Amino acid sequence: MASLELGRISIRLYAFEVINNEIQNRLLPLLACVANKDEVLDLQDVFRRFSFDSICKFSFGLDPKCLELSLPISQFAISFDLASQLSAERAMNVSPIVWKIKRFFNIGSERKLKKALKLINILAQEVIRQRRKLGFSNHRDLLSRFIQGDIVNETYLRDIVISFLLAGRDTVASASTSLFYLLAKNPRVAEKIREEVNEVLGLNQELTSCEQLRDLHYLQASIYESMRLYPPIQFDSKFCLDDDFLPDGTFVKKGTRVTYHPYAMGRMEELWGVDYLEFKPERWINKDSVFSQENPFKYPVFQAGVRVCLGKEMALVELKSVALSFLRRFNVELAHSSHHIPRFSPGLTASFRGGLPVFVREIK
Ligand code: HEM
Repeated sequence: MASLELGRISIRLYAFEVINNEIQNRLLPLLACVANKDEVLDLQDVFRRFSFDSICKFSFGLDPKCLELSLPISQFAISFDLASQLSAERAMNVSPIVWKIKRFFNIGSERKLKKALKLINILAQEVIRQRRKLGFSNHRDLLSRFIQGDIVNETYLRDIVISFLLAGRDTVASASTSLFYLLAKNPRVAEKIREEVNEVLGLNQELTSCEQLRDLHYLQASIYESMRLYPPIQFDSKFCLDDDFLPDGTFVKKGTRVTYHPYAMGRMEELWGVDYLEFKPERWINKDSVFSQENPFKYPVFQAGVRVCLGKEMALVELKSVALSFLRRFNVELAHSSHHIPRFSPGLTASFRGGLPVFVREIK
């Protein structure tokens, strides 16, 4: 069902409209304001607010206005962050028995997780209630499409709300943050993106359609290259349903946890060559200057096979629209010294500990 809805052209056009409204009406004015005051800005926080607003508007037709920095960040977003952090900490326990005992006695981190999940469920139900109250006529968001279809089961709808927030918020924010971190360290790449954008859109011309994004091959290559080094989902596990064999003949017993690790795979010399640690979008461009896709089993940033990410195209629309609108008007400088090495926070998606403090400078 989700795959059918997300595959529709009308929903992609709606996503393009939502994202570009958020860029023009909130993101760019906010950046201009900070640039004029010469203030340090946590770009990771800005991208998380941006992607939360975008995914809520796109999925439910509701606007939490998180990017208006004067407003407190929504309780929904805070509970999501906490639940994501505590779930990731579960995985870091030496043995699952530790968190299972805590859950049984309802103590410590498990007590906090239970509370956060309860709040998420209540807020997700509130989203559905508000959507119903506002009515569905002329509403193009994903939830309206599901409700207008056959789905009436409340728990199912609630789970759709939560899944879409989980899938589409932190992933895009993480990808945008690492892209801008790498662009700040590699101004040559930022300049090449600007040149390509001016060539495709025309000097000082605004982005007007989704189709224009398809011709931005170097920008797409930069986004893929950045996610090779910093995949938003660094590793992911599945449990084997039945006894099975991996393609190389390794036997996997029923119930075994199998983990694939895009972060490690993106940094393997035998997969990417001796320059694997370099941020080099050119490795994705073929001799005809066109972006060339890698085998998803070599680059499983969006998963591969039947469980591949359903929001991939939408994520690319968001990442490209943000990057080009930002780079055409602003330069980014890291507020940390150039020797600073980013560290990650615990969470289901990758995020920089301490955020990404930067100076934003308007291009004259
Ligand atoms: C750069 C951004 C993104 C990345 C790197 C990413 C990555 C992934 C990965 C690795 C999975 C597989 C998870 C698993 O099997 O456990 C996945 C699944 C999924 N993603 Fe994304 N995602 C991104 C953005 C989005 C967006 C924006 C949406 C929605 C608008 C979305 C919707 C989904 C859905 C619905 C699934 C579940 C597919 C299924 O279970 O069959 N994703 N994504």
